[in-house]
Amino acid sequence: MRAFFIGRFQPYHLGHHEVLREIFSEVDEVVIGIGSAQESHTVENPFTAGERIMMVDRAVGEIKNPGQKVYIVPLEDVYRNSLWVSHVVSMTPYFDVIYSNNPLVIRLFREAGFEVRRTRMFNRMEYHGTEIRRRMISGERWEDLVPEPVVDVIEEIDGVRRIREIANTDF
Ligand SMILES: Nc1ncnc2c1ncn2[C@@H]1O[C@H](COP(=O)(O)OP(=O)(O)OP(=O)(O)O)[C@@H](O)[C@H]1O
Ligand SMILES: NC(=O)c1ccc[n+]([C@@H]2O[C@H](COP(=O)(O)O)[C@@H](O)[C@H]2O)c1
Repeated sequence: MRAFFIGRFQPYHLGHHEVLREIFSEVDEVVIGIGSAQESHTVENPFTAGERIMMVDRAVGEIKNPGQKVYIVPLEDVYRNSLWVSHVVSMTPYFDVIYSNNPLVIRLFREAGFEVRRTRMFNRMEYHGTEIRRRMISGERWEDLVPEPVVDVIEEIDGVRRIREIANTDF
């Protein structure tokens, strides 16, 4: 069975990691959508689709068996929600079931006739993209909230300096 899970992953954090660990315990293959792929270099969306692919690709090795398959697909937004599921389907390998906790994603896929399974939230106070980006900007410790390979990617791309410069607080 192949599942679909989408997020913006700005950045990929331990909440996403725990959700995907559960998904990999239930299915053989997962299609991971990198949502809002056109966005980068803003405080809300600092990282490019390519950078987010690197984060997800390196991190999922920790939570899946070698025999399990992951497809990582960047997905740009389309500014017409009624067409979005068709857009996703046209860009991804076939999948049987969606996992999500996002009300709009759940609604759109259910209306299109897909089976949708709700995901649990893990330590939402800290495993939260908005909180992690806030800590990066304010110089607080954020590294414990993401898988280690994600720390490496963010260091490689000098990501903290980028988000601080964008937020205009680095001086
Ligand atoms: N701590 C968490 N535990 C479980 N699921 C999570 C957690 N944080 C986010 N998710 C889920 O992961 C999916 C993708 O979320 P997303 O990439 O927007 O992360 P986020 O932490 O909500 O980021 P942001 O604060 O930037 O919106 C959503 O369905 C969201 O509900
Ligand atoms: N019309 C659209 O383009 C549309 C609709 C629903 C979700 N999405 C995207 O799906 C992703 C959902 O992930 P989040 O839970 O991280 O918000 C986002 O990137 C969001 O922009 C896009």
